[in-house]
Amino acid sequence: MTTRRPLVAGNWKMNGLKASVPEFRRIVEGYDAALRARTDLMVCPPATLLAGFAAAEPGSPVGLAGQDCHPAASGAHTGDISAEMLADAGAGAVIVGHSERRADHGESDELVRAKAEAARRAGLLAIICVGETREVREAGRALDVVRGQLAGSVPDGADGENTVIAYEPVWAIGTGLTPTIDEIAEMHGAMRAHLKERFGGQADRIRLLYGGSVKPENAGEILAAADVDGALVGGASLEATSFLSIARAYL
Ligand SMILES: O=C(CO)COP(=O)(O)O
Repeated sequence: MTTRRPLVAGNWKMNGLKASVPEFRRIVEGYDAALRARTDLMVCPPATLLAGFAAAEPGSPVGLAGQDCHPAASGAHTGDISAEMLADAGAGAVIVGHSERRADHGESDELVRAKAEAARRAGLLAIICVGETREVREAGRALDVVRGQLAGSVPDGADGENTVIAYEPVWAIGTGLTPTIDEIAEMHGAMRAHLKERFGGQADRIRLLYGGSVKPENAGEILAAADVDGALVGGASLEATSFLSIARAYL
């Protein structure tokens, strides 16, 4: 049986200023030997803070990630940031296809796939997000829609080294609502089965994170669910205390 090392990643979204460096330091300090033995930990701050966080804690075992990247390495794309630039700033990973980007910027599966390919080109781990809306879940189409997003967004050649998938039901993000543990396990099982059809045994090495209202109070139950290999945490990752206490569910 394949053992997948868990990953707890904090997506800070559009939050954080230079004054957040001490909070990042508290996360690094709290990532003690016991936690390091059990789980990877990663912070995804706004791009403006990546280099500052990297400089504040050189060689830190807490990974850094961007929240988006452009498919191209450089060029005339005002306001965009490439995967190569994120890597240069100290990131080892990048989130692509978050539902807020799919909604706010009309990102398609095809574009998300191109971004995931750009991440690989730059040597970054791609954290590819998928997840259904409330309407889709109520219509009983969540599994089909997420399978479709995976088919469209995950590039050929995805493996456990270059790809993490985050299942984030849109209706659970920032709402305090979560699917039941059975629903999470059902979705993660379906995602694993879908990836196996396409990538064979390699699918057993791809980590599947759950995201959407993960808090210290529900982390233990969610992270113990079948085929859940970690969490992508939003609001609760902004404070070291709550973020670390979610990761401590692995102790
Ligand atoms: O979107 C999320 C992480 O990417 C989840 O956000 P919340 O944890 O705030 O619900």
